[in-house]
Amino acid sequence: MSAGGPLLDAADLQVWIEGSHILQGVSFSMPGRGVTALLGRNGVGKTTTVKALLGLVPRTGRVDFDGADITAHPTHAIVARGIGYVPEDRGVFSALTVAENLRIAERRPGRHRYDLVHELFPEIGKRADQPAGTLSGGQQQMLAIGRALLNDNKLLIVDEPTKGLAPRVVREVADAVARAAKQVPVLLVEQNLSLVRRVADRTVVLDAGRVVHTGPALELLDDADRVRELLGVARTAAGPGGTDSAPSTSTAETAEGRRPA
Ligand SMILES: Nc1ncnc2c1ncn2[C@@H]1O[C@H](COP(=O)(O)OP(=O)(O)OP(=O)(O)O)[C@@H](O)[C@H]1O
Repeated sequence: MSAGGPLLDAADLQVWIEGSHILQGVSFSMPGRGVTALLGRNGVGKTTTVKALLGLVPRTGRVDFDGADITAHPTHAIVARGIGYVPEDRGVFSALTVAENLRIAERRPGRHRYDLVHELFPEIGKRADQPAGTLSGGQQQMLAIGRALLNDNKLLIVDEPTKGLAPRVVREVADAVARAAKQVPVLLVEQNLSLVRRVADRTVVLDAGRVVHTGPALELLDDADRVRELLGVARTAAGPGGTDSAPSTSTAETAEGRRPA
């Protein structure tokens, strides 16, 4: 990273898909520590932003990572600079064992941090010989995050890790993200505001393919009116044991508030 500069800087990212202008000039930066949460209602362009950063979709604009302009680099060269990506569907190979899923992710040359993965996620070590398809959703998510930590990455990008998971499992995944974030900065796409509240330091909010808000996570989450305006959620801090139901097109906050430090 350039001294004092951001780890990641996206400037004026524009993406067209099938004639639709999906990203309309997304600009934001994130520092080289902590969790930056990329938020927004369904369909506003969060996953497309991640894909644009990684060069997975054609885009215009500019992406700088770790002090270098990576805009023109192919995806394999971008991730080789030190980005671990956990896609929305986790990308776990069901028919392979846990150990094989890790082995296949080894990027060479480089250190492979099995010690770290097993320390953070002991369950993954215990289940090394189990087919990944037989893991629970939460365990698969840990495997996916562990796999991204295996290589000596400078940034993890984790796309909606709690999608489709039960509330109890969401807590496990929140723990996993928090553990990972102690090792490496995380760009987290997430709809579950309880998880965001618990792990995120900063937020970047998208709406209709543009960044409409950036700032400290709690500053946004504690402002119910702003949350409603930007994310379409009625409540921002549910009581213990409760669940907020939000419209399917909005960002939902579930029962858990930020844990005491
Ligand atoms: N391959 C594609 N073909 C057509 N439209 C697409 C494609 N990928 C994305 N889109 C459209 O682009 C818009 C943004 O999608 P994107 O997945 O980036 O949103 P998102 O904010 O991540 O949504 P979600 O929270 O539902 O995952 C949506 O309207 C989506 O339908």
